Amino acid sequence: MDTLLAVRARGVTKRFGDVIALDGVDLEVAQGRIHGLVGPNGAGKTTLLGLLLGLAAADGGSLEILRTPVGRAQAAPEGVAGFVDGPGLYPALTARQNLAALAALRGRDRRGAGIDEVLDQVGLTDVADDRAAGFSLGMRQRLGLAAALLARPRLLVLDEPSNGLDPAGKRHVHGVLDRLAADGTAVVLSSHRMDDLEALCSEVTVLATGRVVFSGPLGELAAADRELDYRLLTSDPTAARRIAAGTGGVRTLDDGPAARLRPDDGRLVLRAPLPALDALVARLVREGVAVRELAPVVSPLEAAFLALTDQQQQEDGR
Ligand SMILES: Nc1ncnc2c1ncn2[C@@H]1O[C@H](COP(=O)(O)OP(=O)(O)OP(=O)(O)O)[C@@H](O)[C@H]1O
Repeated sequence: MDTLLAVRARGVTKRFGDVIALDGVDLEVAQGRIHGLVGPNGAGKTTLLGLLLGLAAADGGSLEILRTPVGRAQAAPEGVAGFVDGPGLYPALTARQNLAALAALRGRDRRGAGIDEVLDQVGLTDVADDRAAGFSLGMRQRLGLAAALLARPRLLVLDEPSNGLDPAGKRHVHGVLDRLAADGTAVVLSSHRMDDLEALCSEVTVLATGRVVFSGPLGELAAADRELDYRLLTSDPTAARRIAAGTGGVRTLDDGPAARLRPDDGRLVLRAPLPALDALVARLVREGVAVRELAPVVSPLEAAFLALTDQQQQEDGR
Protein backbone atom coordinates (compact mmCIF):
# COMPACT_ATOMS: atom_id res chain seq x y z
CA MET A 1 0.00 0.00 0.00
CA ASP A 2 1.46 3.31 -1.15
CA THR A 3 0.50 5.13 2.04
CA LEU A 4 2.96 2.99 4.00
CA LEU A 5 5.92 3.58 1.69
CA ALA A 6 8.91 5.50 3.08
CA VAL A 7 10.69 5.40 -0.29
CA ARG A 8 9.17 5.17 -3.73
CA ALA A 9 11.56 5.58 -6.64
CA ARG A 10 10.56 5.12 -10.27
CA GLY A 11 13.04 5.12 -13.13
CA VAL A 12 15.57 7.19 -11.24
CA THR A 13 18.69 8.12 -13.20
CA LYS A 14 21.86 9.89 -12.14
CA ARG A 15 24.88 10.72 -14.28
CA PHE A 16 28.31 12.01 -13.46
CA GLY A 17 29.62 13.25 -16.82
CA ASP A 18 29.76 10.17 -19.04
CA VAL A 19 29.21 7.78 -16.14
CA ILE A 20 25.65 6.56 -15.64
CA ALA A 21 25.67 5.86 -11.90
CA LEU A 22 21.93 5.02 -11.74
CA ASP A 23 20.05 3.83 -14.79
CA GLY A 24 16.27 3.68 -14.32
CA VAL A 25 16.20 2.50 -10.71
CA ASP A 26 12.90 1.48 -9.09
CA LEU A 27 12.85 1.07 -5.32
CA GLU A 28 10.08 0.67 -2.76
CA VAL A 29 10.69 0.53 0.97
CA ALA A 30 7.80 0.32 3.40
CA GLN A 31 7.79 1.88 6.86
CA GLY A 32 9.17 -0.51 9.47
CA ARG A 33 11.36 -2.45 7.00
CA ILE A 34 15.13 -2.87 6.97
CA HIS A 35 16.06 -2.88 3.30
CA GLY A 36 19.55 -3.87 2.18
CA LEU A 37 21.28 -2.42 -0.85
CA VAL A 38 24.00 -4.63 -2.31
CA GLY A 39 26.12 -4.65 -5.41
CA PRO A 40 29.69 -4.72 -6.63
CA ASN A 41 31.96 -1.68 -6.26
CA GLY A 42 30.69 1.17 -8.41
CA ALA A 43 27.18 -0.32 -8.72
CA GLY A 44 25.53 2.93 -7.59
CA LYS A 45 24.67 2.16 -3.95
CA THR A 46 26.22 5.29 -2.44
CA THR A 47 24.75 7.43 -5.19
CA LEU A 48 21.27 6.09 -4.46
CA LEU A 49 21.66 6.55 -0.70
CA GLY A 50 22.87 10.10 -1.35
CA LEU A 51 19.67 10.84 -3.27
CA LEU A 52 17.59 9.55 -0.35
CA LEU A 53 19.52 11.83 1.99
CA GLY A 54 19.08 14.85 -0.29
CA LEU A 55 22.84 15.17 -0.87
CA ALA A 56 22.25 15.23 -4.63
CA ALA A 57 19.28 15.41 -6.96
CA ALA A 58 18.31 12.79 -9.55
CA ASP A 59 18.60 13.68 -13.24
CA GLY A 60 15.45 11.78 -14.17
CA GLY A 61 12.63 9.64 -12.87
CA SER A 62 10.56 10.31 -9.79
CA LEU A 63 11.39 9.98 -6.12
CA GLU A 64 9.04 10.19 -3.17
CA ILE A 65 10.46 10.14 0.33
CA LEU A 66 8.10 9.83 3.28
CA ARG A 67 5.33 10.51 0.79
CA THR A 68 6.87 13.83 -0.25
CA PRO A 69 7.88 14.18 -3.90
CA VAL A 70 11.54 15.17 -4.11
CA GLY A 71 12.23 17.51 -6.97
CA ARG A 72 15.46 19.02 -8.22
CA ALA A 73 16.07 20.75 -4.88
CA GLN A 74 18.80 19.02 -2.90
CA ALA A 75 17.07 18.68 0.43
CA ALA A 76 15.70 15.60 2.11
CA PRO A 77 12.29 15.93 3.71
CA GLU A 78 12.04 16.26 7.48
CA GLY A 79 12.34 12.85 9.13
CA VAL A 80 15.27 11.53 7.05
CA ALA A 81 18.68 11.03 8.65
CA GLY A 82 21.84 9.02 8.11
CA PHE A 83 25.20 9.19 6.40
CA VAL A 84 27.16 8.11 3.36
CA ASP A 85 30.95 7.81 3.08
CA GLY A 86 31.32 7.70 6.86
CA PRO A 87 29.71 10.00 9.40
CA GLY A 88 30.72 13.69 9.43
CA LEU A 89 32.15 14.38 12.90
CA TYR A 90 34.16 17.13 14.59
CA PRO A 91 37.35 15.31 15.68
CA ALA A 92 38.32 17.94 18.29
CA LEU A 93 35.00 17.59 20.11
CA THR A 94 33.94 14.80 22.45
CA ALA A 95 31.18 12.41 21.49
CA ARG A 96 28.72 14.34 23.66
CA GLN A 97 29.86 17.73 22.27
CA ASN A 98 29.48 16.43 18.71
CA LEU A 99 25.88 15.52 19.41
CA ALA A 100 25.22 18.81 21.24
CA ALA A 101 26.62 20.75 18.26
CA LEU A 102 24.32 18.83 15.93
CA ALA A 103 21.32 19.41 18.17
CA ALA A 104 22.14 23.13 18.24
CA LEU A 105 22.42 23.18 14.44
CA ARG A 106 18.94 21.70 14.30
CA GLY A 107 17.75 24.39 16.71
CA ARG A 108 17.17 21.99 19.57
CA ASP A 109 17.88 22.60 23.24
CA ARG A 110 20.69 20.18 24.21
CA ARG A 111 18.91 19.03 27.37
CA GLY A 112 15.78 18.10 25.48
CA ALA A 113 17.65 16.60 22.55
CA GLY A 114 18.00 13.08 23.96
CA ILE A 115 21.82 13.03 23.77
CA ASP A 116 22.27 10.67 26.74
CA GLU A 117 19.63 8.33 25.38
CA VAL A 118 21.21 7.98 21.94
CA LEU A 119 24.71 7.57 23.43
CA ASP A 120 23.29 4.77 25.54
CA GLN A 121 21.46 3.24 22.57
CA VAL A 122 24.69 2.90 20.56
CA GLY A 123 26.78 1.85 23.59
CA LEU A 124 29.02 4.93 23.80
CA THR A 125 28.07 6.15 27.29
CA ASP A 126 31.45 5.18 28.74
CA VAL A 127 33.38 7.24 26.18
CA ALA A 128 30.87 10.10 25.89
CA ASP A 129 33.46 12.63 27.11
CA ASP A 130 36.35 11.39 24.98
CA ARG A 131 37.36 13.26 21.84
CA ALA A 132 36.14 11.76 18.57
CA ALA A 133 39.69 12.14 17.18
CA GLY A 134 40.74 9.15 19.29
CA PHE A 135 37.82 6.98 18.23
CA SER A 136 38.26 3.77 16.27
CA LEU A 137 36.38 3.33 12.97
CA GLY A 138 33.73 1.27 14.76
CA MET A 139 33.25 3.93 17.45
CA ARG A 140 32.96 6.65 14.80
CA GLN A 141 30.32 4.57 13.05
CA ARG A 142 28.38 4.26 16.31
CA LEU A 143 28.65 8.00 16.95
CA GLY A 144 27.39 8.63 13.41
CA LEU A 145 24.44 6.39 14.13
CA ALA A 146 23.79 8.25 17.41
CA ALA A 147 23.82 11.53 15.47
CA ALA A 148 21.25 10.13 13.05
CA LEU A 149 19.09 8.85 15.90
CA LEU A 150 19.02 12.33 17.45
CA ALA A 151 16.87 13.41 14.51
CA ARG A 152 14.30 10.72 15.44
CA PRO A 153 14.17 9.63 11.81
CA ARG A 154 11.30 7.91 10.09
CA LEU A 155 13.73 6.99 7.30
CA LEU A 156 17.27 6.08 8.33
CA VAL A 157 19.85 5.84 5.52
CA LEU A 158 23.20 4.19 6.29
CA ASP A 159 26.16 3.45 4.04
CA GLU A 160 28.04 0.37 5.29
CA PRO A 161 26.99 0.83 8.95
CA SER A 162 28.82 -2.32 10.06
CA ASN A 163 32.21 -1.11 8.77
CA GLY A 164 34.84 -1.47 11.48
CA LEU A 165 32.46 -2.89 14.08
CA ASP A 166 33.65 -5.83 16.17
CA PRO A 167 31.16 -8.70 16.62
CA ALA A 168 29.76 -7.24 19.85
CA GLY A 169 29.45 -3.78 18.27
CA LYS A 170 27.72 -5.28 15.28
CA ARG A 171 25.23 -7.10 17.45
CA HIS A 172 24.59 -3.88 19.37
CA VAL A 173 23.98 -1.86 16.20
CA HIS A 174 21.78 -4.59 14.75
CA GLY A 175 19.71 -4.45 17.94
CA VAL A 176 19.30 -0.67 17.59
CA LEU A 177 18.17 -1.01 13.96
CA ASP A 178 15.78 -3.85 14.78
CA ARG A 179 14.12 -1.77 17.51
CA LEU A 180 13.84 1.26 15.23
CA ALA A 181 12.20 -0.84 12.53
CA ALA A 182 9.84 -2.39 15.08
CA ASP A 183 8.79 1.18 15.95
CA GLY A 184 7.99 1.88 12.30
CA THR A 185 11.18 3.53 11.03
CA ALA A 186 12.29 2.44 7.57
CA VAL A 187 16.00 1.67 7.33
CA VAL A 188 17.87 1.55 4.02
CA LEU A 189 21.46 0.42 4.31
CA SER A 190 24.23 -0.74 2.04
CA SER A 191 26.55 -3.58 2.86
CA HIS A 192 29.11 -5.78 1.20
CA ARG A 193 28.55 -8.42 3.88
CA MET A 194 26.01 -11.10 3.06
CA ASP A 195 26.00 -12.34 6.67
CA ASP A 196 25.03 -8.84 7.84
CA LEU A 197 22.22 -8.68 5.34
CA GLU A 198 20.94 -12.10 6.33
CA ALA A 199 21.00 -11.09 9.99
CA LEU A 200 19.32 -7.73 9.48
CA CYS A 201 17.24 -7.40 6.35
CA SER A 202 14.06 -9.05 5.23
CA GLU A 203 14.42 -7.63 1.74
CA VAL A 204 17.21 -6.50 -0.55
CA THR A 205 17.82 -4.65 -3.76
CA VAL A 206 20.76 -5.85 -5.81
CA LEU A 207 22.32 -3.21 -8.05
CA ALA A 208 24.83 -3.88 -10.81
CA THR A 209 26.22 -1.15 -13.06
CA GLY A 210 23.48 1.24 -11.99
CA ARG A 211 20.55 -1.11 -12.61
CA VAL A 212 18.33 -3.10 -10.31
CA VAL A 213 18.89 -6.80 -11.02
CA PHE A 214 16.77 -8.00 -8.10
CA SER A 215 14.49 -6.41 -5.53
CA GLY A 216 12.43 -8.37 -3.05
CA PRO A 217 12.50 -10.72 -0.08
CA LEU A 218 15.84 -12.36 0.74
CA GLY A 219 14.25 -15.79 0.48
CA GLU A 220 13.41 -15.21 -3.17
CA LEU A 221 16.97 -14.22 -3.97
CA ALA A 222 18.31 -17.58 -2.82
CA ALA A 223 15.77 -19.45 -4.96
CA ALA A 224 15.66 -23.22 -4.58
CA ASP A 225 15.88 -23.89 -8.31
CA ARG A 226 19.14 -21.98 -8.76
CA GLU A 227 22.26 -24.05 -9.36
CA LEU A 228 24.79 -23.92 -6.54
CA ASP A 229 28.24 -25.39 -5.99
CA TYR A 230 28.58 -27.92 -3.17
CA ARG A 231 31.46 -29.81 -1.57
CA LEU A 232 30.67 -33.48 -1.00
CA LEU A 233 32.66 -35.85 1.22
CA THR A 234 31.65 -39.51 1.18
CA SER A 235 32.96 -42.87 2.36
CA ASP A 236 33.83 -43.77 -1.27
CA PRO A 237 34.84 -40.81 -3.51
CA THR A 238 35.28 -42.98 -6.63
CA ALA A 239 31.79 -44.44 -6.37
CA ALA A 240 30.39 -41.01 -5.51
CA ARG A 241 31.94 -39.53 -8.66
CA ARG A 242 30.41 -42.32 -10.78
CA ILE A 243 26.98 -41.91 -9.22
CA ALA A 244 27.11 -38.10 -9.55
CA ALA A 245 28.00 -38.44 -13.25
CA GLY A 246 24.90 -40.62 -13.69
CA THR A 247 22.49 -38.29 -11.87
CA GLY A 248 20.57 -35.87 -14.09
CA GLY A 249 21.19 -32.20 -13.34
CA VAL A 250 24.40 -32.81 -11.37
CA ARG A 251 27.76 -31.76 -12.77
CA THR A 252 31.13 -32.61 -11.25
CA LEU A 253 33.46 -29.61 -11.36
CA ASP A 254 37.06 -30.64 -11.83
CA ASP A 255 38.50 -28.25 -14.38
CA GLY A 256 38.91 -24.57 -14.94
CA PRO A 257 38.32 -22.08 -12.16
CA ALA A 258 36.37 -24.68 -10.18
CA ALA A 259 39.53 -26.74 -9.66
CA ARG A 260 40.72 -24.29 -7.01
CA LEU A 261 37.61 -25.12 -5.00
CA ARG A 262 38.52 -28.81 -4.85
CA PRO A 263 40.41 -29.73 -1.74
CA ASP A 264 42.87 -32.60 -1.99
CA ASP A 265 41.01 -34.86 0.42
CA GLY A 266 38.55 -36.85 -1.65
CA ARG A 267 35.84 -34.19 -1.58
CA LEU A 268 34.01 -33.64 -4.85
CA VAL A 269 32.81 -30.23 -5.99
CA LEU A 270 29.40 -30.46 -7.63
CA ARG A 271 27.09 -27.99 -9.32
CA ALA A 272 23.39 -28.74 -9.08
CA PRO A 273 19.96 -27.30 -8.32
CA LEU A 274 18.47 -28.53 -5.06
CA PRO A 275 16.14 -31.22 -6.49
CA ALA A 276 19.03 -32.86 -8.39
CA LEU A 277 21.18 -32.75 -5.26
CA ASP A 278 18.40 -34.47 -3.30
CA ALA A 279 18.25 -37.19 -5.97
CA LEU A 280 22.01 -37.69 -5.77
CA VAL A 281 21.99 -38.07 -1.98
CA ALA A 282 19.16 -40.62 -2.20
CA ARG A 283 21.13 -42.63 -4.81
CA LEU A 284 24.34 -42.51 -2.78
CA VAL A 285 22.54 -43.86 0.26
CA ARG A 286 20.79 -46.57 -1.80
CA GLU A 287 24.16 -47.72 -3.16
CA GLY A 288 25.73 -47.87 0.30
CA VAL A 289 27.91 -44.73 -0.04
CA ALA A 290 27.81 -42.76 3.22
CA VAL A 291 27.50 -38.97 3.00
CA ARG A 292 29.86 -37.49 5.58
CA GLU A 293 29.66 -33.84 4.60
CA LEU A 294 27.65 -31.82 2.09
CA ALA A 295 27.85 -28.03 2.16
CA PRO A 296 27.52 -25.13 -0.27
CA VAL A 297 30.88 -23.65 -1.33
CA VAL A 298 29.47 -20.17 -0.67
CA SER A 299 26.18 -19.31 1.05
CA PRO A 300 23.11 -19.55 -1.20
CA LEU A 301 22.64 -15.79 -0.85
CA GLU A 302 26.19 -15.00 -1.87
CA ALA A 303 25.97 -17.40 -4.81
CA ALA A 304 22.74 -15.78 -6.00
CA PHE A 305 24.30 -12.35 -5.62
CA LEU A 306 27.40 -13.35 -7.60
CA ALA A 307 25.34 -14.97 -10.36
CA LEU A 308 23.08 -11.94 -10.75
CA THR A 309 25.81 -9.33 -10.72
CA ASP A 310 28.20 -11.31 -12.96
CA GLN A 311 25.43 -11.71 -15.51
CA GLN A 312 24.66 -7.97 -15.52
CA GLN A 313 28.31 -7.00 -15.78
CA GLN A 314 28.81 -9.41 -18.70
CA GLU A 315 25.79 -7.95 -20.48
CA ASP A 316 27.24 -4.47 -19.98
CA GLY A 317 30.63 -5.63 -21.28
CA ARG A 318 32.39 -4.63 -18.05
N1 LIG B 1 30.93 12.54 -7.51
C1 LIG B 1 31.18 11.69 -8.51
N2 LIG B 1 31.81 12.11 -9.64
C2 LIG B 1 32.02 11.26 -10.66
N3 LIG B 1 31.65 9.97 -10.67
C3 LIG B 1 31.05 9.51 -9.59
C4 LIG B 1 30.76 10.32 -8.45
N4 LIG B 1 30.12 9.58 -7.52
C5 LIG B 1 30.01 8.34 -8.05
N5 LIG B 1 30.56 8.29 -9.28
C6 LIG B 1 30.58 7.12 -10.18
O1 LIG B 1 29.28 6.56 -10.19
C7 LIG B 1 29.34 5.14 -10.16
C8 LIG B 1 28.60 4.62 -8.94
O2 LIG B 1 29.35 4.96 -7.78
P1 LIG B 1 28.85 4.66 -6.29
O3 LIG B 1 29.84 5.27 -5.36
O4 LIG B 1 27.44 5.05 -6.15
O5 LIG B 1 28.96 3.06 -6.24
P2 LIG B 1 28.89 2.07 -4.97
O6 LIG B 1 27.98 0.98 -5.37
O7 LIG B 1 28.57 2.84 -3.75
O8 LIG B 1 30.37 1.54 -4.91
P3 LIG B 1 31.26 1.03 -3.64
O9 LIG B 1 30.74 -0.33 -3.30
O10 LIG B 1 32.63 0.99 -4.20
O11 LIG B 1 31.08 2.04 -2.55
C9 LIG B 1 30.83 4.77 -10.18
O12 LIG B 1 31.19 4.52 -11.51
C10 LIG B 1 31.50 6.02 -9.65
O13 LIG B 1 32.80 6.12 -10.18
